[in-house]
Amino acid sequence: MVSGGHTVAVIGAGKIGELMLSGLLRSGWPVDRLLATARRPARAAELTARYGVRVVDNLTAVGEAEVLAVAVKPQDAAALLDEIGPKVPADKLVISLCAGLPSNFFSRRLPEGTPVVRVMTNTPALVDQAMTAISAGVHATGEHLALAEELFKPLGATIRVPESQQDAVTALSGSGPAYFYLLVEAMTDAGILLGLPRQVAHDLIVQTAIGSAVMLRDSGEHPVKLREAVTSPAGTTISAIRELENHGVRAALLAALEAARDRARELAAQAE
Ligand SMILES: NC(=O)C1=CN([C@@H]2O[C@H](COP(=O)(O)OP(=O)(O)OC[C@H]3O[C@@H](n4cnc5c(N)ncnc54)[C@H](OP(=O)(O)O)[C@@H]3O)[C@@H](O)[C@H]2O)C=CC1
Ligand SMILES: O=C(O)[C@@H]1CCC=N1
Repeated sequence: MVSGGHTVAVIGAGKIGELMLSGLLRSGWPVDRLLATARRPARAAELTARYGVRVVDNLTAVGEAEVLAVAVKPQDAAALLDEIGPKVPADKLVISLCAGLPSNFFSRRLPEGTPVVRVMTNTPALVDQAMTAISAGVHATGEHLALAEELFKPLGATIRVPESQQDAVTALSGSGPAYFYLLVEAMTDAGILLGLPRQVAHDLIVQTAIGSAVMLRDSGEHPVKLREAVTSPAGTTISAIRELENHGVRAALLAALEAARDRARELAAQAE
């Protein structure tokens, strides 16, 4: 497969599919080498109006595109594959963005030999700051992985992981933005409890989150060391940390991520 010369179809362009379309367009991917599919005519019209992208039916996408990026909900994947599976020529690359579904869920419903790459990205793709984990699925070669990387690199960072780690990745970075947003929301409320105006509390915590994230990324320091530098003896921070530990924040995160991982497995079982 020659890099750069092919057409990518986003099958089921909802939230994540739209992030992929818009990210590729921002990176200079030609709009005439993108296709999208949608279930509702209103959604199709919206995508064309927003991006100038051609929205076609699923079988047209299968016929015209070399890369099929499947971005429907896991619950809709079996019905989609009932429709398109037998019609996908085996030289196409199928990229699944679906949480939980193993690559063999797809390969069992596609012609023998069709390469499948499993990807888990996240919503900061909207600002080119996604974390995308890419795994070789059934029949995928190094060339297919490189092509998937080329498609997701403009959206942020990419990493290759064994497919067996994808449910854990989903729990950590796929769902991860939601945990941070919840934390920001709760900390904003805490600021309000302490008497700050909502907007001031919001601005303080957003910039604190950005500063902390950039330090984590750029300082090369372990998070424990960064936290210790904030935590003065008999100071304010340790009083707060005692409360976080008393309320089991670490244990809550361990349990939360286990629950997300288990839900990914459940989605796969239910999708069958
Ligand atoms: N949201 C997130 O943060 C992340 C999501 N994912 C994964 O990405 C996938 C999509 O999630 P998300 O974008 O949030 O979901 P959405 O519901 O926003 O998008 C899915 C889209 O697929 C459309 N669709 C469903 N069936 C068909 C079909 N047969 N033909 C054409 N279009 C179809 C839906 O249409 P309709 O509008 O009619 O429902 C919808 O627009 C999921 O598998 C999810 O696990 C992965 C990482 C992060
Ligand atoms: O909540 C979900 O199922 C999807 C997958 C990862 C993020 N959102």
